Amino acid sequence: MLEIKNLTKDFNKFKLDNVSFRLEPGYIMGFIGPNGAGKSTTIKLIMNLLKKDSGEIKVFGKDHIQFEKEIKNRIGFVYDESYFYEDLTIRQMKNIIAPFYKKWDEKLFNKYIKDFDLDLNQKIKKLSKGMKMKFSLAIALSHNADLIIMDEPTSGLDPIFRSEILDVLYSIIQDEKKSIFFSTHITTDLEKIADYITFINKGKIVFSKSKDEILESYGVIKGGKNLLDRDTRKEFIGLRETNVGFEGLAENPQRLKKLFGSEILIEKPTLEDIMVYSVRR
Ligand SMILES: Nc1ncnc2c1ncn2[C@@H]1O[C@H](COP(=O)(O)OP(=O)(O)OP(=O)(O)O)[C@@H](O)[C@H]1O
Repeated sequence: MLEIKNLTKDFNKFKLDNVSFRLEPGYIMGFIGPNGAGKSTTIKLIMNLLKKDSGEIKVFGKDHIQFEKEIKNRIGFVYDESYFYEDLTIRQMKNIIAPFYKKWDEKLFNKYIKDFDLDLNQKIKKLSKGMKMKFSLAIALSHNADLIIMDEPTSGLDPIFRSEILDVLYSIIQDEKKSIFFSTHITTDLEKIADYITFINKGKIVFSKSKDEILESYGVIKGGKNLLDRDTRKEFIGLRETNVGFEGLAENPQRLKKLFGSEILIEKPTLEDIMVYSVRR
């Protein structure tokens, strides 16, 4: 569905550096990383809203620029900033966008508008941030897209609606030919629905793996401070120390179990643990 190879974009102060990953049909991939890591830049490059310096981007196996029109007809896109005309109503804006899509489904759009509690006659400028996001989602989901690409689609949404959206996304990939790629800071959403996680930091991919593999290969280790010395510290990706003990993230926790025995406690990490410890070191 999506294949990115050695993608590079240099902004002088920031460089998206040799980014590579791929997404197969039927899966949801979450794209995580701290502020300014390069998530939006990557998404804009995929959508050809920015010009890449080098590398390859293929969507549905085809070059994303050469086959741009055909590809975009099959992509549902949600952007983190509103790109609608503020003075139009939801209906008027939809009337402009819909004809661009060969497979526009008016019935489905109206269903989403109803489910999302939106009013077709309301002006875009009168919508709250969350309502604008709901409108973006309704547009993105109403033309039978094969690939849905979203930049922070759940930001600004309350937990109840977020949970509804996750259900909608989950039902979309039940069709095993469709995939979803989205960036988010809400890692608990990904714990619920993502199959794959791509983690970017300072413009470089840290990993792009299945969620289960990631959660199994790391452990949060807790123990007394007496266990830490110059050598044992090197076993940890990141450490947090208090007066009495420490908590740290390590890859291959079984190795540490052998090293420290029953003196440590090993817990399963959350995606947030992995992100925070990896970034702060
Ligand atoms: N058009 C541009 N010109 C110059 N620098 C840019 C441009 N767009 C983005 N950047 C820089 O690229 C870096 C990555 O930005 P990007 O928006 O991709 O991060 P992000 O991971 O999406 O962050 P956030 O989580 O805060 O949305 C930042 O340092 C930003 O200042």
